[in-house]
Amino acid sequence: MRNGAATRRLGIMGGTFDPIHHGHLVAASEVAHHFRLDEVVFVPTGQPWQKADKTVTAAEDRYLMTVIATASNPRFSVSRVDIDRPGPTYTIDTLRDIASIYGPDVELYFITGADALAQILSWRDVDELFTIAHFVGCDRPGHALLDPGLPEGRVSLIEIPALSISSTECRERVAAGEPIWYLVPDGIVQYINKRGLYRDAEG
Ligand SMILES: Nc1ncnc2c1ncn2[C@@H]1O[C@H](COP(=O)(O)OP(=O)(O)OP(=O)(O)O)[C@@H](O)[C@H]1O
Ligand SMILES: O=C(O)c1ccc[n+]([C@@H]2O[C@H](COP(=O)([O-])O)[C@@H](O)[C@H]2O)c1
Repeated sequence: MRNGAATRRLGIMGGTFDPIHHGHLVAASEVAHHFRLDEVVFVPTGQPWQKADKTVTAAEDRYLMTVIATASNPRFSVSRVDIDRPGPTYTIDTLRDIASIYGPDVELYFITGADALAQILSWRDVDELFTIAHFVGCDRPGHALLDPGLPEGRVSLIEIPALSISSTECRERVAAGEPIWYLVPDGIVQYINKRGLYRDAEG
């Protein structure tokens, strides 16, 4: 608390969002409710270095899909910090950029699924990450929700209504001519059709 200003609680939902789906949206909504967050900022990755062996859709398409999917929720917003920063995307840079944009009177909560949390010790500057944000791991079908040895008090594991949806499955379904209605928001189905995305997806 500074000068009487109330501390705001800000969630950060980082992801490649290729495409964004209801698993992402439910995770953000559940964490927002659980921690009484004032806002959740969705941050599409620029160049996700741990997916360097995969083809990733153009950042502007992933950004626009994230805007479309979150537009109806007044507490959700989207940031371009990762897609506008050149080079590989590291969460340490995401957190520093968001902290400098939102100023000192915010507490940061970085939201991940169980699979991402399990990998976190391999992320750049992992020790510093925990000094900037609290980390929240959400369970996800097919991935055990385990604490891989993270600093006490800086990570919370929460159970959310399980949605067995992945971006990989959405891409594969589009490539196979199968529907993705209700796995993703309606506007995302329409955007994918309009732009002809994922028709030759490799998965
Ligand atoms: N169904 C889900 N339930 C809970 N968390 C999820 C779910 N899907 C993705 N997440 C989490 O959302 C974040 C962003 O995920 P990402 O954009 O890589 O989606 P993905 O579905 O895992 O994609 P892909 O299948 O291409 O790897 C990660 O922290 C991931 O663990
Ligand atoms: O900082 C890192 O080294 C790092 C390594 C892998 C993933 N991340 C972040 O984790 C979030 C989910 O990533 P992904 O690849 O599962 O979409 C996203 O915000 C990434 O930038 C971060």
